[in-house]
Amino acid sequence: MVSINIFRIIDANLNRACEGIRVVEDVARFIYCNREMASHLRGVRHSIRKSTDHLKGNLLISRDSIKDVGRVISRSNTLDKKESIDKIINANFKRAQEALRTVEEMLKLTDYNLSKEIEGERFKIYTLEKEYNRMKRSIPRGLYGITGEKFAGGRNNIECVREMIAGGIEVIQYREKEKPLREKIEEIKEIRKICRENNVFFIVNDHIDIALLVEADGVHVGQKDMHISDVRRLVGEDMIIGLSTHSPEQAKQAVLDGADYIGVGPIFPTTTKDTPSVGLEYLEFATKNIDIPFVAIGGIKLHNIGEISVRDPYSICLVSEIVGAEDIKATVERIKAAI
Ligand SMILES: Cc1ncc(COP(=O)(O)OP(=O)(O)O)c(N)n1
Ligand SMILES: Cc1nc(C(=O)O)sc1CCOP(=O)(O)O
Ligand SMILES: [Mg+2]
Repeated sequence: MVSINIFRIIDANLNRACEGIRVVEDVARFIYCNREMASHLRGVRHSIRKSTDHLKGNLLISRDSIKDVGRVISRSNTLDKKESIDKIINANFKRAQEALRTVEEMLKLTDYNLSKEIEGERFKIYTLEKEYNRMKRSIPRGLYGITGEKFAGGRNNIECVREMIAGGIEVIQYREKEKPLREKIEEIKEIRKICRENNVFFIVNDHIDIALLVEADGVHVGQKDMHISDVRRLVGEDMIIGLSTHSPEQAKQAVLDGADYIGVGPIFPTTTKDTPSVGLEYLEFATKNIDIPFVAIGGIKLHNIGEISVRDPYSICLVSEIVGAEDIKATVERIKAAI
């Protein structure tokens, strides 16, 4: 009787684990179009089924879902209502992990080696959950604009942002070195609202605390700022973290450290920032070797943007060429047409 009930628990939890994995696998495949992630998940699901295949007979004999007292509970339960795909993913990763843990514990009574195998599969699911979160955290491709009143010919950052959005920009970063903090916070709150209303991705430069305060989509830090691993601890798993890099070594390290995207530059000489230009070779290195999103930046203008776009960066970022333009909206439109 006891052993039949153990197999019943194992049976129910193997099904639960595989169903949970199947849900995230299908989202990876059909929503995120990430074949690699879907295939890793499928691999774990198949290997769980394969390593427990010899238990099939016992599992079927023990199956008795009509008498399962949990069925009534789960039918009348509204706790599993979900309001976003992310919540569904998180819940199904947890479901798979918890179910595998139960299988593992029960197998300790009958097959210790198999219990260890299942433990291994559970750890794979933890790793895949981390990678999944990383996969979700990706900036939109396209044109990336940065604010800066100093270059804006008398217009304020909010006016510039409205114009950039009217021109169809995909990403906006708030970067403002000149203002008192309180003023910046008010401006950031307003720009955050405008970006949200217009479905434009919003990133805050330097200020991790303000990025958290306004629930920005991302935060951007430099080589001398807080380390990526510490930023991640502060901002949690959902916020994008961008890191400036100026050499292949810094780019490779940024990937290892868990940056979600990197700035690659300054490609051409610029007066917007006091960093020597690194040239197109570094952009070429990134195109060939860096498999996270990267943004080409630094000295990029309408007249040289062709040299950037032929090297196929994930995104292109211009500051003074956009906010310094007489007609920001028209300039954004021209740049977009050029890339
Ligand atoms: C997209 C992007 N790339 C690089 C930078 C520069 O960041 P950082 O090195 O921290 O310098 P400041 O911008 O803070 O002066 C960036 N902001 N955005
Ligand atoms: C803010 C910034 N960061 C850079 C980097 O390479 O890290 S270059 C840069 C300034 C880019 O401005 P513009 O488009 O006016 O040259
Ligand atoms: Mg910075």
